[in-house]
Amino acid sequence: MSMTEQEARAWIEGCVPRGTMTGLEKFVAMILDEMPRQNLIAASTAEHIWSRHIVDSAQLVPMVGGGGPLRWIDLGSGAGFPGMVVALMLPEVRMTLVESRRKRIDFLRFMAESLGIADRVAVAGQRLEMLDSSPYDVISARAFAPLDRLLPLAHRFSHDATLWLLPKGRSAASELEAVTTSWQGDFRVVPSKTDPDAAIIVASQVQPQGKGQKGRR
Ligand SMILES: C[S@@+](CC[C@H](N)C(=O)[O-])C[C@H]1O[C@@H](n2cnc3c(N)ncnc32)[C@H](O)[C@@H]1O
Repeated sequence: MSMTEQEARAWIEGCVPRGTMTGLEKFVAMILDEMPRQNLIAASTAEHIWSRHIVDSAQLVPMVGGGGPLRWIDLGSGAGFPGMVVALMLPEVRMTLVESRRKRIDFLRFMAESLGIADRVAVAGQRLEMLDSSPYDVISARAFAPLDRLLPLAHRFSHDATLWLLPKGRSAASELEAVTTSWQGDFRVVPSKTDPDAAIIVASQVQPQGKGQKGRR
């Protein structure tokens, strides 16, 4: 069974300090307030925003392990899922949110300022294809592109130890199957906490088939 809103909030409250919860509440309020002006999340999911979007994003956080600073890039961030949620939860992360739609870019920048995290959240307001290559420790993408399109587009942002976190709904296994002849790496399908039918593709050492290890940058 899917998580209820109450369960979702309780799950988050159990894993973040009060100040972070306040930031997440403010983030939720800003998105709901913006909804009449732009369609940031499917209207049908607005009343389930904590389970469908906040926890669905936050569940990526324990997958990165604790420790030092991380360079993280979130592809096709939309309203900030999962990138802004992760940035609120992990102060050691330097987050780049890639988003191509003008209104969403402006809104992401406004939210980062309002939430007091603009010093470590950069909004790359352009198509991913136009962004200069740079290595990131974590690459996330939720509802952005199927794996066979995503990997060729995003591989130039990885290094040999990059962790890929790709929430995939119900299509995880079939998307993975579709890339087995063209890509190699350590790919795992992890069940989602928020939806029993959904899963997250967690990958590392991702390379085109037949290529050796890339150097660490
Ligand atoms: C379906 S939405 C998902 C948004 C968010 N990740 C989420 O899960 O709610 C996909 C987003 O990717 C953006 N997008 C699509 N193609 C893009 C590209 N080539 N470069 C940057 N952003 C892109 C769209 O504008 C849109 O906001």
